[in-house]
Amino acid sequence: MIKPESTLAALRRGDLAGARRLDLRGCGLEQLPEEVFALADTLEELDLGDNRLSALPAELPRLHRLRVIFGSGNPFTALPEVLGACGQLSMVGFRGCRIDTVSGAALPPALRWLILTDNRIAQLPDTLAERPYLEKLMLAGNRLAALPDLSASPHLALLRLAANRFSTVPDWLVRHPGLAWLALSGNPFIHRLVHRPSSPDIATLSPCQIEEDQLLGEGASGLIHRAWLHEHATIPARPVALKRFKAAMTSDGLPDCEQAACLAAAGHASIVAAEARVADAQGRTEALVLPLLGPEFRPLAGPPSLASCSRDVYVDGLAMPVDKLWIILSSIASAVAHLHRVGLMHGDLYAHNILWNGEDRALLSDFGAASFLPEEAGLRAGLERLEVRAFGLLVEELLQRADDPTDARCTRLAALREDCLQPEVARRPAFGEISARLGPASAR
Ligand SMILES: Nc1ncnc2c1ncn2[C@@H]1O[C@H](COP(=O)(O)OP(=O)(O)OP(=O)(O)O)[C@@H](O)[C@H]1O
Repeated sequence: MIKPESTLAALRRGDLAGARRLDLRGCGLEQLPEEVFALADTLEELDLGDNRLSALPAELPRLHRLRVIFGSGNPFTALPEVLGACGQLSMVGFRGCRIDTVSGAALPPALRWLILTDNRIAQLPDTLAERPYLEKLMLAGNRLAALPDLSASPHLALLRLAANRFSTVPDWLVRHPGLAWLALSGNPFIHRLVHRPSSPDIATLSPCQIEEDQLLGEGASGLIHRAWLHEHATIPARPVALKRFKAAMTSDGLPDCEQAACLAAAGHASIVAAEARVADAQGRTEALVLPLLGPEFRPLAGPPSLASCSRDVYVDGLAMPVDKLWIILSSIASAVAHLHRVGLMHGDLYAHNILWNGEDRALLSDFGAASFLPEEAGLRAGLERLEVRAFGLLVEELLQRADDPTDARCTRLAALREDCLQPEVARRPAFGEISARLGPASAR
């Protein structure tokens, strides 16, 4: 996309004829500029984020090629109904507005990806179930206590319900054959569990034991610094990573829920979780100490694109030796089995959250979408088996990239993939069984 500040002037001069994408973020707009309609025969992606819009014009469907629209950070109080009249529109992102009203008329027929994170929505229309392409539904940070029954939405794969008002899990969820990525933290039924004490093995440090060094990176949920940890006066300080969580809502949920999950997940060699917590004088967690990872650890894939929607994007032409992909899958299966044992689901089990050193270690990271599992055994087993589908898709993706598909181990992995992707959720194997079938990471 061309940068917004100059884009608006160029649009007004008529210089953007033929544009397929238009980025008008942060231009102070109170209404859609009329000149946008001059691009009607080409425009496919329109970003109107961070303006002062509270409505969209009735002529919007004149943009007959429009596939993607972002209206995030504008003072809309209703999802504009005119969106529903845009025949090609498949991706709608209105995050952080003040939306409390979503009518059935506002949902375009080709809707595939709907982002309504961080609004004030208490109810969604039942017609959401009549959007057959719906694949990704991001609703964290709203006021929802119920959802329309989406059990017959055949493509629904990713659902974010964190930080809402659910007092129970919608019962169709654990029967949905295609759902693989689910975030539930920060809801009343799960809230009490979020505050369960962290693993007793987690040390609590005082701020004076940590010496913060350079910034390593920033994610949606926090800032990561390199730091020196002074454990004992007699032992030299050692380098670690220090994560300070932000307060703001992410698309997956609340950072303090991520922090709680990061503490509870500790204790497995293939998981990037807290080694210790840094607490203030009142005992409140200020930051988490994580293992410091070297630059050799790279994500196994890139996150989904606008086109791939719920599926990761791999480097073109990637071909992996079967013994290496076996190491990755056995490490990750063992890591998720550990999470489920301690009462957590990851919720975002994707190749882009697996850090791989290219040799012998694969690490599961990012607890932003993690949820504590409810105690009720049937529900818990159902939720665990939704995550099994995510693993089945990972097996499928890696099998497609095996450098020798005739290797006998690929046949075993294909059988595992089929078991994990069974449409009947209850018949899928649990992660304990999957991990046993793959064996320890070192066994090839
Ligand atoms: N344990 C670590 N050791 C070394 N560097 C790290 C570590 N954790 C994170 N980083 C660096 O900080 C960056 C941000 O990490 P973080 O896990 O917060 O976010 P992310 O996964 O990149 O994005 P998001 O949370 O938005 O999905 C990473 O891209 C990486 O460069």
